Amino acid sequence: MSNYSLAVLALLVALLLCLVWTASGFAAGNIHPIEAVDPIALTRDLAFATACFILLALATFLPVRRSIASVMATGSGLLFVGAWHLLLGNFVDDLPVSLDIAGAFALPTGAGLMAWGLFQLGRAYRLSRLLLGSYRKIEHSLSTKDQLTQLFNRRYFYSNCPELLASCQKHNETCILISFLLENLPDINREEGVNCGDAALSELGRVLLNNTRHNDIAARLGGRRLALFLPNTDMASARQIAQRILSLAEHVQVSDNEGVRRVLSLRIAHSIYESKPEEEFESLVQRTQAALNQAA
Ligand SMILES: Nc1nc2c(ncn2[C@@H]2O[C@H](COP(=O)(O)OP(=O)(O)OP(=O)(O)O)[C@@H](O)[C@H]2O)c(=O)[nH]1
Repeated sequence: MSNYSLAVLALLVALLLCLVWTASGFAAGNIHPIEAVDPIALTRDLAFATACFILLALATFLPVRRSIASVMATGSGLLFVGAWHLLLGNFVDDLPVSLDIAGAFALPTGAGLMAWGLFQLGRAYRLSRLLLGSYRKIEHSLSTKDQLTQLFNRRYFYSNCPELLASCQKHNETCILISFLLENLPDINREEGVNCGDAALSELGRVLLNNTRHNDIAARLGGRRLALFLPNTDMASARQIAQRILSLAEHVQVSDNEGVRRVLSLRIAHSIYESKPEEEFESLVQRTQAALNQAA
């Protein structure tokens, strides 16, 4: 049964119950003459019953998990029945004891169930916020990062670096682009297996990430081409960074297909270029890549 049909059924059951309640009240109790009805108490009880009915309608149609919706629908249904009982008391005296007991039981039980339902709703809301947050993080990571190396991907690199370069140029700062090519990756793949090749790439990525600042952009631009964009950096510091990365990545430890740890020697070609004033980012990339191709 769909949630919508359940909600309609719950409302119908509540209305039917009130009808039976009213009929048995009028049949068994003492009906007041109309002038004995207190208009203030009647208005108050009518307002309370209407509010409970609106609550019931809202609770039954609430687009939440069925278990929560049914607790809230039962709670607000009981509140409505209790409020109806109070309303009936304005017209009829000496209601049957069973109705009085049921009416007195309906209000606190309904309020308790509503409170429990609201508590569950709050928990579900917090959980869904948490899940949504982690989905967004995963989505962001998948769209901006290379999953093997955890470096930024090509798209992120080309969409963010030009802006960073322009902003540095505006403040007369120079930027550096270092390109790396893992020359012997095809040899590693062939001799040690593709898993070792993957591990070599991911180790090189790790070295890059561990040796960059927060606002540097380390990215994987191709199968075995990595790049490091360093905003507001001079050539001397860039050379030191490149040298540190090359020496740390010269020998890396990886696991082969059988899970045995082994040391791989990485042959890495690199090129470093400094941005010129007013130079486009594309031109800086071309100069660096051309030099890298010559070095390889
Ligand atoms: N294990 C592993 N090897 C890779 C991967 N990507 C590329 N390679 C190896 O690197 C070789 C070159 O791959 P390309 O994608 O052409 O590399 P590139 O960065 O564009 O560099 P070029 O050699 O200039 O084309 C491939 O033939 C593979 O042997 C990878 O994700 N894992």
